[in-house]
Amino acid sequence: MLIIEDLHVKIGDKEVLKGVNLEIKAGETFILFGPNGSGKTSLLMTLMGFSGYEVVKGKIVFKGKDITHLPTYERARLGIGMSFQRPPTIHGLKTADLVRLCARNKDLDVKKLAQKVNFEDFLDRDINSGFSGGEIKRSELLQLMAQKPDLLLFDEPESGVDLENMALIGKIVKELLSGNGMEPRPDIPMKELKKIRQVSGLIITHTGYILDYINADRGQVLMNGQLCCEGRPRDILEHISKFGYKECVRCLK
Ligand SMILES: Nc1ncnc2c1ncn2[C@@H]1O[C@H](COP(=O)(O)OP(=O)(O)OP(=O)(O)O)[C@@H](O)[C@H]1O
Repeated sequence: MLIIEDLHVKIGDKEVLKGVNLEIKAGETFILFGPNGSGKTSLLMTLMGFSGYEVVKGKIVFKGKDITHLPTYERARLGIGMSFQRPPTIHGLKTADLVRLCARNKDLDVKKLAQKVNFEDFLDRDINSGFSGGEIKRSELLQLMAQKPDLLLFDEPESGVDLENMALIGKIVKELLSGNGMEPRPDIPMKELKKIRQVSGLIITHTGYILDYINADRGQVLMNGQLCCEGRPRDILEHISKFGYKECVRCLK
């Protein structure tokens, strides 16, 4: 689904990614850990193709196509969607209109979709205008539910979310990763279900709360623009909780 090869990225004069190699297969969910400022958000922003993130070396291949220099809207059309840590406020653009734009479907029943994330009362408000931390996350999820991407990028889905809303957000993230609300299929064995699931995820987390709700396959730590310490996400989290990121620094040497 996604292949990143020797990716080097600069923001201005600063090299924030220094040779990232990563493959995420169809149906796989990958968890990205790392200390503040290590380049996690920059990686997601680069995958989405935002300006300011200059790829100076390496390439990004999505569904077999080299997307390294494609504009953001083309990446979104190909099936990449992102939930931002701090999305911008857009005055003059109603939430409902943005959700319709994400779906590329004027007839979408936005209200019905919004009910799934308790967001009906926000549809007439300008996007993110005065939204609380938890409301921003639910707005981001609503846009992704409309877009139905094949590769979901989540930048800290837990940040600013209370425990009750965390359960809702966890449930929706799980649904999106399982193929956007795919109906439960008790008739199909787990092993087979995994084979037909084609949605992939790349999730940044500091706290790991999201791991209580989803099936995460693999994880890695991003340290100073380089990936290291591959393992099971729970094991990585436990290790970081006990020892911090010291070991990862040694791992890179
Ligand atoms: N627009 C910018 N101009 C200059 N430096 C930037 C810019 N955006 C990011 N950086 C720098 O790039 C580095 C990586 O930032 P990034 O946001 O990717 O880190 P992160 O791992 O996501 O951190 P956090 O866990 O705190 O969210 C940081 O040192 C940051 O200050």
